[in-house]
Amino acid sequence: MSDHALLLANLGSPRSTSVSDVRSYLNQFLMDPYVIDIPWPLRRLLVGIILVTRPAKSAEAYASIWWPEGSPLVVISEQLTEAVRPLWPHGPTSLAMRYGEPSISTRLQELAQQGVKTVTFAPLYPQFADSTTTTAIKEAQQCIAQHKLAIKLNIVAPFYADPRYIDALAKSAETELQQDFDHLLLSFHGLPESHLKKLDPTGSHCLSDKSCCATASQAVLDTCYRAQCMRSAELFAQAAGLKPEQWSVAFQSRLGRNKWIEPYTDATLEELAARGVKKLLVMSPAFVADCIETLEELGIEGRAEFLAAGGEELVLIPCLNAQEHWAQALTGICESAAN
Ligand SMILES: C=CC1=C(C)c2cc3[nH]c(cc4nc(cc5[nH]c(cc1n2)c(C)c5CCC(=O)O)C(CCC(=O)O)=C4C)c(C)c3C=C
Ligand SMILES: [Fe+2]
Ligand SMILES: [Fe+2]
Repeated sequence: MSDHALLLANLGSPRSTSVSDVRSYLNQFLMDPYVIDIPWPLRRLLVGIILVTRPAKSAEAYASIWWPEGSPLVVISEQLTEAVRPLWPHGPTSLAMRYGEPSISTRLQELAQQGVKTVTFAPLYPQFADSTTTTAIKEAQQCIAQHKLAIKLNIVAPFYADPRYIDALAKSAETELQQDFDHLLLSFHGLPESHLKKLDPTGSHCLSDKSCCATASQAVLDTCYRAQCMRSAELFAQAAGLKPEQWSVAFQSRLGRNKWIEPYTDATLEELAARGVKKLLVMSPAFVADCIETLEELGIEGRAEFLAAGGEELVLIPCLNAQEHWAQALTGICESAAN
């Protein structure tokens, strides 16, 4: 059978680090109603305001981590696709980006032209959020409907607790965890609190108290990004043999003035340094590929904050990226969704 494709989907990056390319990327990203979930006129106004100063600031940040081949997120996602291709025996393996190029629509149309009948679609986000998972799936479904493509879509569900993902994380951190260190911070991408509350099936559980994620029912866990992050973190710590006092979780990358899920990474970095942590390991299990959020926000800004607060060394553990063991684990996860 060669008509069953695997389509990996990641977030996407600007085409270049020019302010105008970053502006059009941010415009497409932030005008997505799953990302800024307010009525169109208000979203247009708010994004217009963000686009006055943010593109120049973000362009500078992108320039500080950009590679000669392009955006790290895109280059690494391409390398991962190359690593997965020989492991997927059912048909072509391809890569799409939710924002920027190559778009989900372009890739699905190419696959249809090649005679593909089934696409296993894998959003590369371990933990579920409307602003990542849902928007990628809706985009794929809308493209199939709009272009009347004769394609059946299998969706790979968020794999936050899948032992293959957890073991891959543990393996990727093995070398650093064998060295001496004072603490490991698991820094996940943040989310506005309102995004959690909106999806809470009970209407009252999420953020009701400090232990809401630990006491989440399966129904809450199914849609709660924060609870899924906490679950991934606990499973990882178990797999890596860490004691509870050796690690903690924080959330990074806030945008705007609304409250985002806590604790915040920047404040946590300062607290850890103040508590006497000298050598800090930092890992980002929400990102399968290194990107501006890991390389710049943690590796440059975060490191500077930690050192300024009295820390001595911050070691950034690379994301799963295109490591062979991760390519095998991911292919297994996709195979399970395909059957
Ligand atoms: C890992 C999951 C992610 C969630 C959840 C998420 C939510 C989310 N993000 C923004 C705003 C921005 N995110 C940006 C970059 C970015 N975000 C993710 C992943 C998640 N985002 C990744 C992998 C990246 C890196 C992209 C790259 O090119 O390297 C940016 C752009 C960079 C910047 O200007 O800071 C913005 C903006 C919101 C508002 C949001 C939830 C509502
Ligand atoms: Fe983001
Ligand atoms: Fe919670």
